[in-house]
Amino acid sequence: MNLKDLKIQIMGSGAIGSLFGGLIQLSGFDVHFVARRKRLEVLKKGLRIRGLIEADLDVDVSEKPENADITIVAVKAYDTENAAELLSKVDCGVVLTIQNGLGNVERLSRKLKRVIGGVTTYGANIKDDIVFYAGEGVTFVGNDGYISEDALLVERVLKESGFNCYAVDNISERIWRKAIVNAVINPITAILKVENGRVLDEGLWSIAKLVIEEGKQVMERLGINVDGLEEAVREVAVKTARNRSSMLQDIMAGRRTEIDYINGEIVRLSDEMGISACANLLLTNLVKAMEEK
Ligand SMILES: NC(=O)C1=CN([C@@H]2O[C@H](COP(=O)(O)OP(=O)(O)OC[C@H]3O[C@@H](n4cnc5c(N)ncnc54)[C@H](O)[C@@H]3O)[C@@H](O)[C@H]2O)C=CC1
Ligand SMILES: CC(C)(CO)C(=O)C(=O)O
Repeated sequence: MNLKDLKIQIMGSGAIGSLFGGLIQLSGFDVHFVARRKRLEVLKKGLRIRGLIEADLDVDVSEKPENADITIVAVKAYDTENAAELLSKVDCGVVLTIQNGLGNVERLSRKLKRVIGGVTTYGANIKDDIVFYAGEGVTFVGNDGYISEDALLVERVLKESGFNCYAVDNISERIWRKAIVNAVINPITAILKVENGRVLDEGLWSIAKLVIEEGKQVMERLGINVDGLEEAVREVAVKTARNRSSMLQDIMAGRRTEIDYINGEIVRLSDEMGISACANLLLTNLVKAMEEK
């Protein structure tokens, strides 16, 4: 089968899903977008992308998923189980999650076959129904311990679509490392309503180190490499110093955050392991209190 004969599906056509689907469609693939509520009505009129590129596309969109060769899951972490249930009703092919947070691969794998993990640093947000392509990044896709044919296929499709994409054999380590970055930057910036760079302030960085240390303990119990973790967090804080984190944006917009699947998941796993995670627990409960406001 020719690569371009593959049907690609986007499960959750919000900011990052629409960006991925739009770029994949622009490169000539057949893409089906799954959306709901207002986003469904918007996409029925077309997908508009601005920022690093300008594109206006007519797209094939529906509320329910369809059969596909590759399905990219781009719902928020708290919608993963529901998305998995809907996808289990069709032949969704290879399932790639590009979500943030912990446990998405596991939750998808309970209902779906051929699930591969993914982590992306591409950036997009939606304003006035337009997808703003904010930043180019890198996307890693794969499994643990080996590089699967499915991961290589997804890598080919994303590279063909212009993405910096690499199939890897240590995707859990990469998902966890991003999760620790998010566990530090997202709640602190959301609570203080500050840009990412502020976490480097002396007092806040002392909190960051507690969060990282607690995350490290869980990762080590899971056999995941922790080398260079503090440096990785610091590097992202420097590189995205003027950004407003996604969690701050969610809080400012009155939206639910993914705290339960970032710091909250570290707390849950720590409890299971009998180790304390006080800093992560404090940040989790503070953000949840803000959500309930
Ligand atoms: N926006 C970004 O730049 C990046 C986002 N991520 C992660 O990707 C995930 C998605 O993030 P965003 O695109 O920003 O969120 P979003 O809220 O813009 O998009 C998620 C979309 O999924 C839809 N959805 C959820 N359940 C659905 C269902 N059952 N049927 C149809 N549509 C459904 C929602 O209605 C929403 O439109 C999150 O885990 C986020 O942390 C990761 C890297 C970058
Ligand atoms: C890396 C970081 C913190 C960039 O803002 C991010 O992924 C987010 O905001 O969710």
